[in-house]
Amino acid sequence: MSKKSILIVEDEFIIADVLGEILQRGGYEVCGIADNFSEAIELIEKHQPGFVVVDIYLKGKKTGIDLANILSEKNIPFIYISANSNQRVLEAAKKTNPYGFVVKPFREKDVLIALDIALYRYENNRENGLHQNAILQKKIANILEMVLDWEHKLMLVGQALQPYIPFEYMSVGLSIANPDKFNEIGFLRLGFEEYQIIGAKELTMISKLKLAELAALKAKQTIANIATWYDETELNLLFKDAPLKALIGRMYDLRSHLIIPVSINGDITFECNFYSRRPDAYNADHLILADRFKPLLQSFIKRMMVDENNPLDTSLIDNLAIKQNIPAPAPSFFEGIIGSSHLLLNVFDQIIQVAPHNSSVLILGESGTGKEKIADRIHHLSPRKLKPFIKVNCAALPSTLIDSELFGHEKGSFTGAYERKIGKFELANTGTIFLDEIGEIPLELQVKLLRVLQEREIERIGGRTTIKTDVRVIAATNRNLEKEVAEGRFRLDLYYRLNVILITMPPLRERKEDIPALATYFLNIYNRKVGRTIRGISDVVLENMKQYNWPGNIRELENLIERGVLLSKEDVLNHIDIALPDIPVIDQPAIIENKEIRTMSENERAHIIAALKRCNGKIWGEGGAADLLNLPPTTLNSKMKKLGIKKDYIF
Ligand SMILES: Nc1ncnc2c1ncn2[C@@H]1O[C@H](COP(=O)(O)OP(=O)(O)OP(=O)(O)O)[C@@H](O)[C@H]1O
Repeated sequence: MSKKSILIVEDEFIIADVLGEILQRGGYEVCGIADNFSEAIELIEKHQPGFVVVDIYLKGKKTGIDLANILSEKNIPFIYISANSNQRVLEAAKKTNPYGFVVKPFREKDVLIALDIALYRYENNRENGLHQNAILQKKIANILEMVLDWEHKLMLVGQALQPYIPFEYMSVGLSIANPDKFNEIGFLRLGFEEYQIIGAKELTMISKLKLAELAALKAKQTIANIATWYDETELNLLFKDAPLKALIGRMYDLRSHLIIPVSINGDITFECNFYSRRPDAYNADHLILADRFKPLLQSFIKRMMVDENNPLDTSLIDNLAIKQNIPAPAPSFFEGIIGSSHLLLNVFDQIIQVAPHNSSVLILGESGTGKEKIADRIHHLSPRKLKPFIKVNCAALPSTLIDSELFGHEKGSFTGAYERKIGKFELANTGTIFLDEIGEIPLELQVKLLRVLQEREIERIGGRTTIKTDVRVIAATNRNLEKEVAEGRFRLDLYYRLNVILITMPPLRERKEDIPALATYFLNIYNRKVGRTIRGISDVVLENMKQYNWPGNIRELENLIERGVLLSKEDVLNHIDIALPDIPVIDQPAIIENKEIRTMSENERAHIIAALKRCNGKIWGEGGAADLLNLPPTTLNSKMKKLGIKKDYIF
């Protein structure tokens, strides 16, 4: 990409002119100025700019956000320059993944720094992309060589794609409608590397429809010719024209979708479908990935189709044994990080994706959500794993000492500097430095840190030479850094430098399904530590924990279990010290045994049955189970159906 060629898309003539001058002074070449969407498209076709600077509001109906979507498809990097601070518009702009944002009125310096950072991030992403392709290509070649049936090979391909294209359900099938054949196979994610194969047979069992009925549903579906993504609202609309997708989507609570059509020899088209439980898991970046990965998928499917045992041939489906999931491998990658909620699995996927690279990582998340644990995993899964991993808690250092802690000092460089001190950056050389609570670093030091990141060299206090360093930086904070930037406490340029890869840790209240496993994990730890043999945690306690808001997240949960273990007089944890909102509690004598943790749906099932029993089977109205569980009766009914709870079970 030519750094020199930039297109300006700005409807205010004077601003466009000033911008043009600034860019030229900064060494860029302005290849054109457009004041509306269609002119911008024309100039893009004509000049193929290396970069676009775009305003949000343009002349005409279409906005800079519409243009950004086209730019993403064409893989042309862009930044926004806008005066608009309306939250809704900003949110929409953010979704297009710009490489930067400059707010009007701007200073020359702001624009040039933003561009510099944007170009750095773009190059970084591009390099990572090339690297990703090479890794994936190798993985797929290995899978093709494995002695495994095609369903499992396809499942492994899905698993290899997971870090780049997250999904809770993936399916591959012929997109050509054929009412007599059901040519589709799906994979439901159950754990980090654990999937269940949902072939035709399983789907008939789960949906209670016959093969022909499933095939007929599929035949009604429209065929996608190009890769497309759908957020929750769009997916609900798509479901109207895609009854098979709707059936699967509703069965597994899938809320966003990405289709990658792959054509073989120009005539047969396959659809690779990815679904997520997040309402907006996919964006324009996934279309770029789709483009990049298509040749790999193509060669895989080609190889599969020439084998007469491929799973998409219906004549074979009835002979297939019902295949359950491949046993999950030992969780060595994420040992000690407990949980299998889709939010945590998404974080694992990101870690696998980013660990091999040198890019800086910024981890955001509330206190106690496991940011340090994640930083540790990134280091230990990276090629630097045998090199130092140096942790610095920026909040714990007095501001007068941070400088010397990070960069070191020479003997006699200030009063009290009796010895030379090697700073953390130097100690971390060839390894990783983890800057925890980065939001607490004073402004003056932020400049120095920026320089280290940019120039990869440090200077000890009082030193006369610069020292080259090769350190990967992982930073974390529980502060809202965007707000810190907006309020002038954190440098925008440093924020963008750190934020090459962003990982957001979900708070515990958003992944309550992980609570039983976490609680049992800590119970075992503290049993061992204090020599107790508490067998398990009562359902009441678990239920209370799910109702609780967890401001201190996992650290708070750990502390509570520790205290519970110390104070409990019985062999089951029947009480922990949390202040609950005023909600009804279902008392149940059953306990969760240490070794056999019930699945989420088993828990949910037991909980609903207990509520129904308490209400003598009444669902609707006052005193009914729906009321007690604080659920709409229709939701309770459908949950009962899904979990196979019949009223006759209750009495
Ligand atoms: N998924 C998990 N499984 C098991 N233990 C966890 C998990 N996540 C966090 N922990 C534990 O919870 C505690 C808090 O985690 P950690 O220090 O990584 O959080 P943090 O987000 O860095 O917190 P802070 O912002 O306060 O520094 C630690 O004892 C850690 O081992």
